[in-house]
Amino acid sequence: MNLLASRPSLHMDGQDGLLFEGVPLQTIASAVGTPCWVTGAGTLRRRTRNLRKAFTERGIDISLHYALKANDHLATLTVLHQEGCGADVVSGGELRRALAAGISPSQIVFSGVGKTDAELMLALQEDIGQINVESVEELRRLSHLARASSLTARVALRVNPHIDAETHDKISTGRLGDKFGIDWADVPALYREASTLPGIDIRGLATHIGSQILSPAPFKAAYARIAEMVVGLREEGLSVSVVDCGGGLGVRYRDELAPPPAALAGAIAETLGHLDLKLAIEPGRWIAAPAGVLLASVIDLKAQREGISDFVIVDAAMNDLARPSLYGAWHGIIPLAPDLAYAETAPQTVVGPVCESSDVLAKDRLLPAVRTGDQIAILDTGAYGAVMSSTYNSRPLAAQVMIENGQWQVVRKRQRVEALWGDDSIPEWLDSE
Ligand SMILES: Cc1ncc(COP(=O)(O)O)c(C=O)c1O
Ligand SMILES: N[C@@H](CCCC[NH3+])C(=O)O
Repeated sequence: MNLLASRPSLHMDGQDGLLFEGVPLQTIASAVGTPCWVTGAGTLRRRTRNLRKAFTERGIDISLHYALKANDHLATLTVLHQEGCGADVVSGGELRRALAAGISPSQIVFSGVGKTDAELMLALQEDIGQINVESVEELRRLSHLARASSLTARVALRVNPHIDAETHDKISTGRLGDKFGIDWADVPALYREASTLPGIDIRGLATHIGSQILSPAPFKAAYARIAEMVVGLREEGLSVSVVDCGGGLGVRYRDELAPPPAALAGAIAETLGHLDLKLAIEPGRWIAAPAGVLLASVIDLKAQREGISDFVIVDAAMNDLARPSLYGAWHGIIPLAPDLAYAETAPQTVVGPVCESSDVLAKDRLLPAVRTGDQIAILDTGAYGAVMSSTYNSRPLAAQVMIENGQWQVVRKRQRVEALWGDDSIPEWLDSE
């Protein structure tokens, strides 16, 4: 499989090895050490522009609210803010981050199950663009908080349309039984209630049916349901001016036939395009995944009996990149040295040093015969990569680097190991001195 063919940001140079946006990754790995996340600002920009273009070409004016959860580094947010993106946030922390990156409150949408009173108050006080309410209780609580502080919340109701996004079970969000959104059958009654509640300025509807969606069909089905609801509510005389179509557009990690942004734009145009609405999407993965790689070094090799893949033990692990162990996700792996350095390939299993048998980054993968000390890139880790890291096994968070136009800079230092216990304290009664 030629991993480089469909990845315009990556090239193999006969001398410098693997290049990301023209920068030799060996240079970064050697200077910064591994594990190390690298984000390509050029890729973030190119993808954001391509996404927007797909909608403009369809004559649709779309607001892009980048889903911070995919990659919330301030440098990434700064690039996307420069590209005109607003933000979709799911916690008070993400809301503060978006503001810290200079994103205007009016361009921020707050989604998410289980917003606390403190988080709703923050959203009210910052006067953010929209709160996507996910339950009856949340709506009433928000009204109460808004009225008590003489503020008004611009609200959309997040609809659970009972549509199967046909993606991994753990990242589906729009089926009956998923915790997200309001059961679509209950939405009209709640919309009516919302239009009478003090402190609530009900604007419209939102939906998000899941992530890594690989077919336009579930998008179309969900948006058709929303469109029907918009028409029904308007027939009752209620005002519906906004539909937030959520995120979820999938990418090619291995050999998936991921739909192009034009397919998403088409699904939206067909179902909602004629309804005179302010339309928005909340893309995360599609923008960020191919804009990041995780660099790691081979610590050790462990040969296995005939018929079992040998182990390649690297210094990145499931605590850095959780996706393979959490979802069985597949990420491409390429050694950083020029191709010429390797004569053979063999099936190998790439694992990290964490004390869990699930700490497998790639199983039975046909890879060049790497040696101890060789460096590798784990591809398409720009979304749901660094953000999902933990410090399990007292492993400090990895360094992060951003590159653009041939320049590169460390944007987060490798965490100091002492910082891991820096906030611990020992109860007085144990402190014998
Ligand atoms: C409400 C909401 N919007 C947007 C996203 C971003 O999804 P994706 O990264 O698949 O585009 C998510 C995550 O699944 C989400 O929960
Ligand atoms: N963390 C998931 C995506 C979840 C999206 C949030 N609802 C992944 O890595 O694929």
